[in-house]
Amino acid sequence: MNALLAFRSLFARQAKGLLIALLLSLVTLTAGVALLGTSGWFITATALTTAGLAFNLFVPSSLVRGFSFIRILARYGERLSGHDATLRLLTDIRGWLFKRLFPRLPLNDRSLRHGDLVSRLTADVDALDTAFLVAIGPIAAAAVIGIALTTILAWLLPAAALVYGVSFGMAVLLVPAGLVLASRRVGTDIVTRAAAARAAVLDGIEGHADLTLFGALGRTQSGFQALAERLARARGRLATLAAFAAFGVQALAALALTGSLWLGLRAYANGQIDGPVLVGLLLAILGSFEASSVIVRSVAKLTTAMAAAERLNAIANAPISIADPINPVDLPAGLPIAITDLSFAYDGGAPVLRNLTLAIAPGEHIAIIGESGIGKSSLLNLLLRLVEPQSGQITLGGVALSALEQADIHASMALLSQDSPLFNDTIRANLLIAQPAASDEALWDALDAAGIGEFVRALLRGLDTLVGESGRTVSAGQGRRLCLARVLLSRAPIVLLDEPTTGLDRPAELAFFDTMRSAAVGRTVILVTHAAFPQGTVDRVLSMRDGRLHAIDTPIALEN
Ligand SMILES: Nc1ncnc2c1ncn2[C@@H]1O[C@H](COP(=O)(O)OP(=O)(O)OP(=O)(O)O)[C@@H](O)[C@H]1O
Repeated sequence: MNALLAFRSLFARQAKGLLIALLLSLVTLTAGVALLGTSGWFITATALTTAGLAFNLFVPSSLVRGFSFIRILARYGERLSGHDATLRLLTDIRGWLFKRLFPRLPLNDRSLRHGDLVSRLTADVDALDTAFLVAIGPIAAAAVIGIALTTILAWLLPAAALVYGVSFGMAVLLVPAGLVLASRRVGTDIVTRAAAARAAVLDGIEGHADLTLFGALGRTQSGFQALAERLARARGRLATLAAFAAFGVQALAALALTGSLWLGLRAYANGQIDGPVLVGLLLAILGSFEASSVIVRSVAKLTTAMAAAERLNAIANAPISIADPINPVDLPAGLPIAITDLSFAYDGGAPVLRNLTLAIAPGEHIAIIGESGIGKSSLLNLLLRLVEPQSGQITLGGVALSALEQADIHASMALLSQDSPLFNDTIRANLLIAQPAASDEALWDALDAAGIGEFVRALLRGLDTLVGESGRTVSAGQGRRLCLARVLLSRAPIVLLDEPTTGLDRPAELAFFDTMRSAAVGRTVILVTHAAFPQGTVDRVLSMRDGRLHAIDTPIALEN
């Protein structure tokens, strides 16, 4: 429950809508109970009238119509305001979660899968709507109805007030509380198993081609089948617990009704209550239990909402990877990079960089080469302050990265990483990410510089061609060049290129090195590559070895 309480400020923002929904659900329930009560009273009184008693038919018949009309309108209003407030609440929760998630990426929890994260951001957030709509609201409304009817009984049929009050109280408070306690574990199981099943589907879709080729599709399918069965078993357990609780509520309703009937008949025999009033009260008692059976169905979902809330809190409260300084320094003009005595290792891993020192002048183009896994990409991550060094420092324009706002650091650098993504949108939209106000002319220049202009010109819809999810409709090399065009379009004074020519054939690779020099004139370029590049491509070549950078005087060995 504490996990749900963590969202109280977001619930409070929608307090007005949720309160209106609560009031209207109260009106609906009251009208329902009053409708049954009045009908019972009315029908009995009418029957007695035919036995010779005088009875005014007009008032009860108009009350019956009035209550049913109020019930319909109030139910409609309750659904409208309840759903409206809940949808707004979900929007707020998603916005809040995204805001908290980004500074925490990459999350330290390595066991967290992509599919699981997606599950948290979608299904787990959705599960929270049940917290109010189907659990808290109905319980509150039922509690008010129970208190009101107990008070009326205490006035008209005091003998039955206790048996009704206790039975109803147990039905709306004790049974749901017991159900929550009993289903706590199964609620968690449902949420985690559903997330595992979703993650398995995503993994299966992503790796479908490889799984088919390696003949592993059958094993994957049976793995998924096993996950689905475990999920179904957990859901079955919850349904069984909910059925027991529903049985408990029905038994309490029967107890309240028979007890009140027995005590009511004794009061009637003693002339302490009118027959029509007694029948009306008995039907009202029956009607009030309608509220409690809704609660059991809803509370069964509350445990999944609680488990979902815990999973959301786990990512929302994960430690921030790298925090901005409290009093950041403004980014100076002209951005020389100075790296001094930098040492770095990933959590508990072997040292990757050891006392690395490097100075890069503004506008200088350097290339860093070295064996796979030696630490080249890690150095770029340190420059972007995506990870922190254990010792030593990096300054940008003479200011330590830790004294700058991350947004400023990132605005001053454009990165083409090994896994730069293409988004499921048009080529234009993918490029405009780098410079939202760029003209078509600038887009074409960037595409030409990246050696992909001709290909895009030949497309039927040109810049408005959709590239599909992860650039599915273009080849790996074309996708890479589109990402490169995006980097070239950015106005960042420092350009970081991590294996920019992956996926390009040799002529395209050479053309790229040729255009890079002119396209990035005036900007600092740090090129990380395994590819052989012609002499004159960069001003300096450095080789990474033993965690340090070593100057290479003549990069002739690289020429093909
Ligand atoms: N997120 C990470 N967590 C732990 N270790 C990592 C992580 N990323 C990289 N490493 C390790 O750090 C070392 C340096 O990796 P890095 O990616 O910087 O090498 P690289 O020189 O860029 O390699 P390549 O040329 O293959 O891209 C490798 O041993 C790698 O296994």
